[in-house]
Amino acid sequence: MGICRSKEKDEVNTSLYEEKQKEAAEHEGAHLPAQPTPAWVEPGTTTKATGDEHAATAKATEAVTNTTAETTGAKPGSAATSAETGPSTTAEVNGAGSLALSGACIVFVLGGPGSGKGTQCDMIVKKYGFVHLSAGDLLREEVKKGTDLGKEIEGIMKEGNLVPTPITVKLLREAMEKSSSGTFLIDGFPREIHQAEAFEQEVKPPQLVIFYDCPEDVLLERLLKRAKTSGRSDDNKETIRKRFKTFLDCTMPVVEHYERQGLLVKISAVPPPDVVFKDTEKAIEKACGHGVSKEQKDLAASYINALPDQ
Ligand SMILES: Nc1ncnc2c1ncn2[C@@H]1O[C@H](COP(=O)(O)OP(=O)(O)O)[C@@H](O)[C@H]1O
Ligand SMILES: O=c1ccn([C@@H]2O[C@H](COP(=O)(O)OP(=O)(O)O)[C@@H](O)[C@H]2O)c(=O)[nH]1
Repeated sequence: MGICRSKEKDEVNTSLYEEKQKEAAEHEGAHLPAQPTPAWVEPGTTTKATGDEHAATAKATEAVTNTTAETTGAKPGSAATSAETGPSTTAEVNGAGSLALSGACIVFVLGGPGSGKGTQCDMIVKKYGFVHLSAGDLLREEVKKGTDLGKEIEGIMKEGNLVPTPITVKLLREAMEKSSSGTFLIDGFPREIHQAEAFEQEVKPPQLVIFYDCPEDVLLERLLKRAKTSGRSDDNKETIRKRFKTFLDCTMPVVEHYERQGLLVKISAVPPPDVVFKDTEKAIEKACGHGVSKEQKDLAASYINALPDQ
């Protein structure tokens, strides 16, 4: 389990961040925006940080906090406003977002690297009009920005490790709150149990968890083929091996967790994409009641949008 990010490792971020905030206030009279306390952190909980990994984690989390505070215009009731006004309950952190997301249909899409999560999500979007949020894509967008945070994330991804939970959950929640849709495919997340807990507390539990099951030799072949065109720095043999290990050690427990809850649908990802999609369709329609076409949904949404504000 050494490579998984424990809840404690992510708590370290919070305590280090708080120390920095105090320091800045004392020495510069400056005020760093308060870090939104992850929902699982008990008030007063501190964990002593040791080692480079903790330091890197703290730096990465601090960077996302600062970046977000700089770039997010705080709207009344938004997560940013709540974060700035001090310790926040889950409801406060969610703000208007939680209300908007309370009726959302959320589907987690899990599977080993290269199992076809992105491919199936594209097909689901085409047929049903879900909003597709790939945690990996959101992280890669941060990397592209070339910020300090992006550089930290890049280093973690190149090693096939997991980015600290507060960063990923924040990116996902913000993307969801920006969207006017009520149906979301959360692709490649949660990658470990405490990410699932954090997301469920800060947003809401999923209606369905799809797991694309595929043996490693098939995954490796697909990823090496994808490497020729993907331009992804983690699509190389060495990192792929590490990603497989991270998947087995950290993500398989998530799959088992949702299986025990009766939310999991396991689909073989070995057949061609259109065959895999037949099983995907059944799972989606059963869990989210999406027997309607994208056109019908768009039409319904246009009626709702045309309603006058209350
Ligand atoms: N069912 C399938 N059979 C064969 N190749 C597939 C299948 N699904 C996806 N692929 C290919 O495998 C690679 C990985 O798929 P992708 O959707 O990117 O996986 P993931 O998002 O899980 O990493 C891509 O090159 C894709 O075209
Ligand atoms: O919730 C997430 C999702 C992705 N990643 C990182 O992003 C990489 C690529 O993930 P993605 O889902 O894009 O691709 P996959 O590995 O499934 O092909 C992973 O190896 C992790 O380093 C992460 O840290 N947390």
